[in-house]
Amino acid sequence: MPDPTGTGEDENVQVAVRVRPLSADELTKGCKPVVHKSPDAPHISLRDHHQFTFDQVFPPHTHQSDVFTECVKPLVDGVVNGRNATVLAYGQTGSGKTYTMGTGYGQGTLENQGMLPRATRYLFDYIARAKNDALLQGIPEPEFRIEVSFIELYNNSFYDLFDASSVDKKKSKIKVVGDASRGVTVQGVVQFAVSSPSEIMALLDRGSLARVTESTNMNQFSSRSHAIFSLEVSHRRAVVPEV
Ligand SMILES: Nc1ncnc2c1ncn2[C@@H]1O[C@H](COP(=O)(O)OP(=O)(O)OP(=O)(O)O)[C@@H](O)[C@H]1O
Repeated sequence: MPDPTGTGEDENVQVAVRVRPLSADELTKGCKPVVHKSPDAPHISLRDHHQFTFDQVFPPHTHQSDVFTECVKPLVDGVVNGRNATVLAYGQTGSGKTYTMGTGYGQGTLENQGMLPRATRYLFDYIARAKNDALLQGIPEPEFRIEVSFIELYNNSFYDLFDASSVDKKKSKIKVVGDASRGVTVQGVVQFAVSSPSEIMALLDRGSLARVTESTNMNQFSSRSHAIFSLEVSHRRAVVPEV
């Protein structure tokens, strides 16, 4: 994410707060908002007593497109240039994680689409532009390979949401390996190569459905369950022959 404070510090970890609007049910019950954004600073105040500062604050009724442009688009720009990025949604149940991330089953309207569908569209538009630019310049097309995996962290173990037997029987085939050069990596995860945003969304639905089915068996989503959807982008730039 770019440096929003203008201090010149480009921090690796940035925290944005998004305040969701009160639901129709909450309004009917007479609930009142207790979280307010300061007009000219990334602060929120809680019941007008406590003030907290974040890198970004998005008040209720912020459009999904604005959250994407400010928080996620710069990360995708980094990914296509070889950097790693993670977008993590954290909050109590019903606070809007699924809505913001766009990781629920079924995607809703284009305007309401969350971060993941937007990131995949942006990624494939970038690839199409890069290939078109190469064509116009008469140079070989760059190659991109995108692989998708979807795992669940539950009770300190990882389960593969693309592997039904792992999810059903809660048997993990995934190993977490620490390596001095690559850091911590997970091994034994099913990965699918994809070539369009719709394939990615179909895989998201497939894994989300496995998770929903499993949570129905457990009667509810557990707060100990965290879903991690990953896109691995490998990029080989075209070798331009010397003239
Ligand atoms: N910014 C928003 N604008 C409009 N509606 C929202 C917004 N954020 C959340 N909602 C609505 O609030 C409800 C709860 O949101 P959501 O399901 O995303 O919460 P959650 O944090 O994922 O909950 P859980 O942890 O229980 O899965 C949903 O009906 C969702 O559509």
